[in-house]
Amino acid sequence: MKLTIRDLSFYYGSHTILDNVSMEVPEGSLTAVTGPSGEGKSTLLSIVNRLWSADEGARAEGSAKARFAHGEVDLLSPGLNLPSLRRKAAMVFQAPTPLPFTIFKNASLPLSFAGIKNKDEVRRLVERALTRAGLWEEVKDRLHTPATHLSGGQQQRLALARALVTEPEILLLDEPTSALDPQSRDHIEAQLLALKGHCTILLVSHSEAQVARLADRVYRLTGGQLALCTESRATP
Ligand SMILES: Nc1ncnc2c1ncn2[C@@H]1O[C@H](COP(=O)(O)OP(=O)(O)OP(=O)(O)O)[C@@H](O)[C@H]1O
Repeated sequence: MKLTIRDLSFYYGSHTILDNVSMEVPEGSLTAVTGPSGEGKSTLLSIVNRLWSADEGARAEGSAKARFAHGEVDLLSPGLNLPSLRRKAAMVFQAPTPLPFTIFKNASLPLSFAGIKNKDEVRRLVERALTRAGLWEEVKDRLHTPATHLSGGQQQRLALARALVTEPEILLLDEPTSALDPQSRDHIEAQLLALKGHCTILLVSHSEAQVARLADRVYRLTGGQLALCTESRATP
């Protein structure tokens, strides 16, 4: 398993968000978490890249482990190297958020944070990420124009490229198509299906139809409880 969560409880102050939940995410799968609004789906994603650590009053108990290429990581360990974790478990949020820079700089920023400065290497990794996000052909001749000039669907694929540029082992997707028109959504979904196997994908989605189209394994989160609903296809 790429991710193994066991008997995990999560609290914001005295408010219990996750109540003793367990989950297994197979390597190379696309595993979806669905359920009503406000039940803790984003919180569950934040366990994996430790985004919750920044929130005052947030507390986790139990066990959450990821098996990366270099070995197993305890995702709740206080001493975890967060920049390193976030390169291996990268996140795409609901609304595309290009920074006020060029397309190239938006896609390459995580590389400069990771200390990768060799120009040829940066260019190669950016091209690969934009290709995997299904955006390369549309932007290759205007890489040095502002990212804010891209359409919403292109901006979301750029956000996907930015997450992919450090070649993460786990991709965390929080409602990545909910702000998009059907055509842009279809475009992203096609890229996600192509990405399976290259990395393990954990997708939060409200859309039962989307989950049915994409997921190998589906969990439903409600009332703080997480239930395995389906393993719709042969899990890799
Ligand atoms: N930083 C925080 N401090 C306190 N409470 C929070 C914080 N972040 C989220 N919550 C609360 O935790 C609960 C779960 O939120 P979360 O965003 O994980 O739900 P969700 O299922 O992803 O919702 P949605 O589908 O609407 O995005 C909500 O009641 C929310 O108000």
